[in-house]
Amino acid sequence: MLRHIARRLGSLHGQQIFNGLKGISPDQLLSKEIHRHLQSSLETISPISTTSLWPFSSQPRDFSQPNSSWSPEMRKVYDDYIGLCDTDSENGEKQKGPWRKLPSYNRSIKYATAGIHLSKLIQAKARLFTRNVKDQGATFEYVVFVNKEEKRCVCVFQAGHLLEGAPGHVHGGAIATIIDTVTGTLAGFLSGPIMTANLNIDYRSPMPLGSVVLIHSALDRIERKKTYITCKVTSTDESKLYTEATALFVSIGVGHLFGSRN
Ligand SMILES: CCCCCCCCCCCCCC(=O)SCCNC(=O)CCNC(=O)[C@H](O)C(C)(C)COP(=O)(O)OP(=O)(O)OC[C@H]1O[C@@H](n2cnc3c(N)ncnc32)[C@H](O)[C@@H]1OP(=O)(O)O
Repeated sequence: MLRHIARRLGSLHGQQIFNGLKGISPDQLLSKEIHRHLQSSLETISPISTTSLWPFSSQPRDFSQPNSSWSPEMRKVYDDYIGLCDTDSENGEKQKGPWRKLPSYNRSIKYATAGIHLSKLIQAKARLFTRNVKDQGATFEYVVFVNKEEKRCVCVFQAGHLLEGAPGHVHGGAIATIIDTVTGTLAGFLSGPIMTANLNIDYRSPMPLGSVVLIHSALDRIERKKTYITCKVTSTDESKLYTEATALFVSIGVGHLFGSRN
């Protein structure tokens, strides 16, 4: 399988990759190539680049675009952050903003390949946990904005009715899921391919179903392969604290997911 994917990546990038293949195992090649794609795809603000050389790829859908299930509060916070992202000025020049909106796909591997459908080769029916319910607004509606300079991100999250735990309130596991996703996205953005090694959560106040909350995540520190992230979940006006968390992500080579250690 790894050889097959490496060949696919090779055909994407032609001679350069084939030269790079000499003396490098498919594991190592994938690891480097996917890391490079991960960084470059995350550097790209929505919409994702359409310049893929892969003949069968299509534009991957960004699931964090506004939809009719978004409450006015969710839409307002989204618009406020969009206003802080890069904009086109009247004379057509790009003006840099401190924030950028990250796209959100329904397979994590699409981040690594900028939408190339390698995901069809690996568990074609698999879907990202947070994006596997088609009914808009029923589970996780969220959008992540990242501030590269400040090494932090903010997720605007609207918790749907299928996430119930305590009556009328969001399940602790669902809160853990979205925290893992947001802190993991920041860690991946900063450090490349990672996996969650540790997640500590303090639930401070119950979160009503339908709430719109902000998930603030920031880099604490990076030590060798370890990326430490802090996280705080608040109301949109930040007056109410719902949850606090810390997370540790460990950098992996792609071979790690196929049982080899690199
Ligand atoms: C931008 C993002 C794009 C992607 C977006 C997609 C959206 C979705 C995002 C979704 C995100 C969701 C993501 C998910 O949900 S990932 C799914 C949940 N996580 C897992 O299944 C991970 C399972 N565990 C493992 O695979 C390995 O144990 C890992 C990879 C974690 C470590 O591997 P390994 O064991 O081989 O590591 P090492 O020996 O090289 O050690 C390296 C260093 O790490 C330290 N260490 C290790 N473990 C721990 C620990 N538990 N506490 C404290 N420290 C720990 C260790 O002491 C050493 O430190 P030092 O000696 O250097 O000081």
